[in-house]
Amino acid sequence: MVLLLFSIQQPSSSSLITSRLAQCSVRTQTASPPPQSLSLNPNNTNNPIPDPSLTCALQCQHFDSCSGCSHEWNLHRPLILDEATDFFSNLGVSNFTFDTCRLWGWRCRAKLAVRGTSMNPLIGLYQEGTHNVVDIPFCRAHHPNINAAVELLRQGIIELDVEPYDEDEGTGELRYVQMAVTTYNTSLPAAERYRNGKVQVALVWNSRNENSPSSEKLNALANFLWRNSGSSSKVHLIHSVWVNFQTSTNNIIFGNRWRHLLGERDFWEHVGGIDISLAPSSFGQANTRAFDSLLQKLHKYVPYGASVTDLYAGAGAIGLSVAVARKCRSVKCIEINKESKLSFEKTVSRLPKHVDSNISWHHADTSIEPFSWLEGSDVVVVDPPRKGLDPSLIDVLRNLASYARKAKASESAVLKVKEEKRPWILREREASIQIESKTTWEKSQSLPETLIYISCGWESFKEDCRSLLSSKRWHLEKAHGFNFFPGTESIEVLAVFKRASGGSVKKKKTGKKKKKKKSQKGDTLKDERQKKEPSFSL
Ligand SMILES: C[S@@+](CC[C@H](N)C(=O)[O-])C[C@H]1O[C@@H](n2cnc3c(N)ncnc32)[C@H](O)[C@@H]1O
Repeated sequence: MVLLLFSIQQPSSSSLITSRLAQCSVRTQTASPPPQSLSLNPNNTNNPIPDPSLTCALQCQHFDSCSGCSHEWNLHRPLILDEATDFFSNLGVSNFTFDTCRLWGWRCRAKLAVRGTSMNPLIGLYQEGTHNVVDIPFCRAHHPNINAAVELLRQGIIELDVEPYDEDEGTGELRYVQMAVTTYNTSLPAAERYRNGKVQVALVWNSRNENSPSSEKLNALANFLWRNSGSSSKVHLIHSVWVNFQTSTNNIIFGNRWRHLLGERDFWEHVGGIDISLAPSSFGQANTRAFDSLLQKLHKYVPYGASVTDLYAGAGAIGLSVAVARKCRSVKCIEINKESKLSFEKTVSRLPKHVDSNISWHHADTSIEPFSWLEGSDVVVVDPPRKGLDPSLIDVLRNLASYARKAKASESAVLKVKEEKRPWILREREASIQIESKTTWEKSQSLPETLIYISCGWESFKEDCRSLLSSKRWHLEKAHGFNFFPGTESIEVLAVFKRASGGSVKKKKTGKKKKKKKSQKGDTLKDERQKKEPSFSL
């Protein structure tokens, strides 16, 4: 049985197809020993322990031509791991852990270009440095059912004479396809769910809307997929079929117009202890299992009853799972992509009834007035795109106390919702979702004591981390790596920073004493809350 787990992060929509770097994160106890799963029976002398570089090899026939993976060997130990271990060790975190996660078949979400001809369609990624699409029918990173759905799509294109997109001419019908797998089917035993995942297919169609002359072919293709692998076919592979209409000549994959065509509209996955809904238009982590591991780890760093701000929140998977796991007093999610709002609302509708948090989702740009989102929070979680944190947010995090003083002194209009006049802020607030707690809370003026940074961009993370530490307002307490993107040079990092309450950060203590202090600190928040707010049931 393979015990390794990996996880990947999704590149931005415009760079995903050309990038050789997929985001990756791995988890192990320490960053060095080979995975347990590689050890064969030690009592059997005819069965030597294999070399992990071979047993953890990619063994993918597309490796030389495809840009998706950048290294073939030692998938359980991305090249960057040694550097990451040293980096954290130099900052006083000697127990950096790395979760190797699942090494093959981990990618549950893939965006693929469709090129070539209707007789010979190519469905895959660009060759490094070009816009030549490489067919990758046997991709080892894809969940096997993504490969199966791609083959079905290929048959449909050929049979129905669907014209793949021609970038030079701007002609053709099918530009891209996004395949997302849900592995959450409770009618199956848990052990069988992953391999029986169902695929949500989103076809990116080169027309403005469903009234274009090529719509007949689009419907025929959707029906072909559904007839052959929909819920009433012999092999049920397809969860649903969607279309995204896109005619722009730039590299952006999706346009703004989405339509659900066939199958179940709602797509559910189960991560971090909650059901999450993911529309094809909203951000979703590509490595579902690894993301789940990361969330389980992250929960432990959030004190019970905390107020949490989740910046770069997508559809709120992190914030909402924390709300449930840590019985949060409030969770505020901030996300720039308005398409994630519906998924957030659906996820909220399935939260356990006993959840008693103030929960909100705001369609807003984190880089604009970031302090306004942080005030009143005990914990801030940031999960930015690969480029890292917005400079304005870094600045606020480095100077939280002085921002708080300024806000108080001027009774900043930003903090007074009723008096807010700026149209862009008002628009953001209109778009927000607010679920009130049954308990009435006093407005908190607290500032975050804990910063949890989830990163898929190692280089930007290092820069942001140094910048935060050089302010002397934060110290790095823990760091974990996750193999989100095996076969690439990326890892996903979960780093926990603590804020100095007064002036600069005290020198970090080590050993047993520190441990005791930490757990006391974790309890302190809860205990203080209980004293101040006896009506809040933890
Ligand atoms: C790496 S994803 C993380 C999403 C989410 N935390 C999750 O795990 O599903 C980064 C998210 O940040 C959003 N984003 C990018 N720039 C932003 C900004 N300036 N303000 C708010 N959100 C932003 C993206 O739309 C994307 O959903």
